[in-house]
Amino acid sequence: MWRIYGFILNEMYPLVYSLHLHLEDQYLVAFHAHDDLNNVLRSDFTAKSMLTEFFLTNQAKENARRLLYKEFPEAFVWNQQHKIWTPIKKKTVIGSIVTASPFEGERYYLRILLNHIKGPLSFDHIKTVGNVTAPTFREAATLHGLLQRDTSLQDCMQEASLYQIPHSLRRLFATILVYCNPTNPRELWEYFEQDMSSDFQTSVATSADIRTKFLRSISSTLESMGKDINMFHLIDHDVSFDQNETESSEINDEFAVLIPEEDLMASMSFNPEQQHAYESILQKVLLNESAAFFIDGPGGTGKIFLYKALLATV
Ligand SMILES: Nc1ncnc2c1ncn2[C@@H]1O[C@H](COP(=O)(O)OP(=O)(O)OP(=O)(O)O)[C@@H](O)[C@H]1O
Repeated sequence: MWRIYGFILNEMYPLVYSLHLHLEDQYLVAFHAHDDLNNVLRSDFTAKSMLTEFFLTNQAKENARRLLYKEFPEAFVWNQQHKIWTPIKKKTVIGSIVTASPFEGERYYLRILLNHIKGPLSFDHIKTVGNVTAPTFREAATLHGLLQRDTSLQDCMQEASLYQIPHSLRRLFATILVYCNPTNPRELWEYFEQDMSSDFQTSVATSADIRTKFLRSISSTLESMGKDINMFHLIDHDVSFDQNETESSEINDEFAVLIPEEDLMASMSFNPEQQHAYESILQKVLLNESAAFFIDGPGGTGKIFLYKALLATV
């Protein structure tokens, strides 16, 4: 009906602009299979991105320099065909620089600078504070005083908490602890404890249980990064987790999952395609060999039915 009457099927307001973020000469390149790669790489057009052209527009237009990169789409529109920013009347749009994790190093610090410095003219210019051009974006961010407190790290966690699941948030938090030297890890943890441990919250879990599970999870992530949780003084006393205890709690959690009878019986009513996929996947599992499978098919043809049966069997 909506199509017949030509109604708008989807609409997003205000428009959200996703802004390119890359280090110098590390832009994404799209090309056709038949293109000559030497020509692609030599082309000046290929080297243009929203970010390089943001710098260029700032060099050319003084009035552009009063804007942050994320504010740019309010006054300029990106022309993808010609790869230029064209001035427009003030528009209600939201500019958002694509995310970068602290784990990525320089790209993450470039993003912090772009979020705070108006009108940069080039990659080098954004690294320049007074007369000093810092060798790295991280040092430039430090010279600008953007890393003195944990505000940028809080912003990073805050933004991630809007869309990341608790498990990913905990990984991000561990990454921040290891790579970003927060001045006050405990404060950062306390601020985001709720978001980071919401998957441990059940009607029967006490706050002590939740905290223990959280600490155990962070501890094992930190361990995989070669660090000990006690280095960061998240709580008043040192914590230690027995490896066997950690493993057995994961196994217990798995055993606690209730498998519906219908999932156990599902494999009895498979169609030939489901049967084929089921046997191929199970064969790898039973031989303990690694493999990757891709299951595709139109909606309603039984993909989830197959997954449930596999999970029940495994
Ligand atoms: N072999 C089967 N025997 C009996 N019922 C089945 C079988 N395969 C699928 N079904 C049923 O068909 C319906 C659709 O299946 P399912 O939800 O698994 O499809 P899907 O491919 O995952 O769909 P979508 O892509 O829309 O998520 C479900 O009710 C499921 O129980």
